[in-house]
Amino acid sequence: MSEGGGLRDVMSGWEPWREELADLLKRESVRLGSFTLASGRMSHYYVDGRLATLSARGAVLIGRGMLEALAEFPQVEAVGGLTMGADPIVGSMLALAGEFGRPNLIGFLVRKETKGHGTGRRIEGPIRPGLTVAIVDDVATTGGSSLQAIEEVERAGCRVAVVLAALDRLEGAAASFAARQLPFRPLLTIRDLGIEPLPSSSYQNPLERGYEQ
Ligand SMILES: O=P(O)(O)OC[C@H]1O[C@H](OP(=O)(O)OP(=O)(O)O)[C@H](O)[C@@H]1O
Ligand SMILES: O=C(O)c1cc(=O)[nH]c(=O)[nH]1
Repeated sequence: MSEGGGLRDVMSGWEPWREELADLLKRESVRLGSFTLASGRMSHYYVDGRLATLSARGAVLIGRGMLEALAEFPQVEAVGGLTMGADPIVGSMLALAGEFGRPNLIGFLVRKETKGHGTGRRIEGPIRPGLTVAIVDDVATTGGSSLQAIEEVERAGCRVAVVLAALDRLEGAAASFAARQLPFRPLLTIRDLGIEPLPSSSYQNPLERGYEQ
């Protein structure tokens, strides 16, 4: 199933920072080859988001883009996500938050497993029950990583208002979040990098497609 066009088609304004971020990801992060993804799928390309989120310019572009996207969600009090895609993004958002009228924004990071010593926590940071939060990630493919973070913060008594990603590969994440009535705001889609998304037939198994065995 196709998930629509590039953001250029659907967003009213194509700001210069968006162009710069697309260029940065194309230049620094895109790798061609054969890759196994977090979901177990295979892909002929990979976008190494860390090469952007861990550069000074990329941190500013993504932090700023995500804070701009958050303007639609003034109720959000905290930003966080699953380590480690979320880690540098949360840091850059917090560093820039004051410039976006959110001086009290807090961050959190969800571990893949509960820490086995010390505080024994799965979620790190000054998060508390009752907060409204945004979930962030560098790349969204199936959305499974953000869903793990969502489940943990909901278990901790928080409410998720929106999911943000620097890049949507257009392979199902939007549908996963929509199924939970969660708004999803990617800064860019894979089409904005000049790459066509993988056809769903290349990654769905026969049972998922509803075929008889
Ligand atoms: O939408 P999904 O199907 O979940 O795929 C996207 C996830 O994959 C990458 O993380 P990865 O699992 O490689 O782990 P890491 O952050 O620990 O490197 C990326 O940072 C996203 O979190
Ligand atoms: O699906 C993934 O695991 C994935 C894809 C991709 O392009 N980049 C990434 O960091 N993770």
